[in-house]
Amino acid sequence: MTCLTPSFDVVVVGSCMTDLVSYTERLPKPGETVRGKKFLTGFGGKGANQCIQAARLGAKTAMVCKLGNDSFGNDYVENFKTNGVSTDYLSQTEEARTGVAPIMVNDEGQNAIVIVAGANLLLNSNDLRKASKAIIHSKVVLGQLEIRPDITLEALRMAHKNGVKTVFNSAPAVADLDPEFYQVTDVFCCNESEATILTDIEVTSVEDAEMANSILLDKGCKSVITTLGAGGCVLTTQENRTPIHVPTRKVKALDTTGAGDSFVGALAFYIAQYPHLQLDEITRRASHIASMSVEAHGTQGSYVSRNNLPEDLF
Ligand SMILES: Nc1ncnc2c1ncn2[C@@H]1O[C@H](COP(=O)(O)OP(=O)(O)OP(=O)(O)O)[C@@H](O)[C@H]1O
Ligand SMILES: [K+]
Repeated sequence: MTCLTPSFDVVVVGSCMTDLVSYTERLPKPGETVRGKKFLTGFGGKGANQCIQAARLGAKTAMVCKLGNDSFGNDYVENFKTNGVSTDYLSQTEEARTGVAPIMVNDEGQNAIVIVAGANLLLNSNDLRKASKAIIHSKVVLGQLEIRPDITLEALRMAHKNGVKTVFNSAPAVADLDPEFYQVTDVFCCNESEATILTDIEVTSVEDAEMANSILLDKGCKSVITTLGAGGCVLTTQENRTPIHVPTRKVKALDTTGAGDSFVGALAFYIAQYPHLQLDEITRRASHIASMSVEAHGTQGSYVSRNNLPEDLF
């Protein structure tokens, strides 16, 4: 039997969640039942979102994740296959249900969300060992914090030790991030609230982000990107400590859900497929891709594919 070494552009070690969205006139009070107007399900989870965006741009991707052995899990496997993401390093467990996010949205657009991470928290070192060949032979390994942080760290460490580029998205925000994350990360990516929690600088402007980036660089990562929504993002690298503000496109914002994940997924795609492109140009292109997700409703449903994009982005 021949044993081919897997070679992926981007391996994502991260989360999958099924969004369960109910639209109601108003949110129920404790103990109250209200009638909903509409219900829909969506594929979510930061890890999976980022992987799907990278795949839609043309990256050869694999997802290292844990789903429940239930209908949501089965549907998620199909979603990965439809998007051309390798499911060779994905497993389904009887020990917990697939991660879910029941979301209620009222007429004013306010929401109430419960996240039950479920099977995501059962992804373990043994799963990483089974995926180790894919991880160490890939171009980029991408992690976030919706699974056990020690597992994300172990995956990034494994990649870093083997010369694989690492991208870390420090979301959702945690105050007590293990300092080793900075040591094993090539591109550290956070949004305003994560930068605020990690640096104690209230980040709301380009200037704040410049200061926060400098603090994060001092912790040891090679480069830092702080995203600022419609304000674009700020990039700072060890090689060039002068911050670069990368503005984004002016768009008619329809739904900003998932923009951060679109940005990170696009970033990983460009780093993998265009290793010689300057990071500021990569950031500019990823920002362009993310801004397009804001022009459409939903999360993964709003992520553009390569064939719908101008050639000068490739
Ligand atoms: N209103 C907008 N107009 C244009 N581009 C946007 C807008 N919102 C977000 N973007 C693009 O998406 C990138 C990431 O957005 P943002 O900083 O809001 O991430 P986030 O807070 O992680 O998002 P979310 O949690 O909503 O997914 C921005 O750097 C920008 O390129
Ligand atoms: K969207």
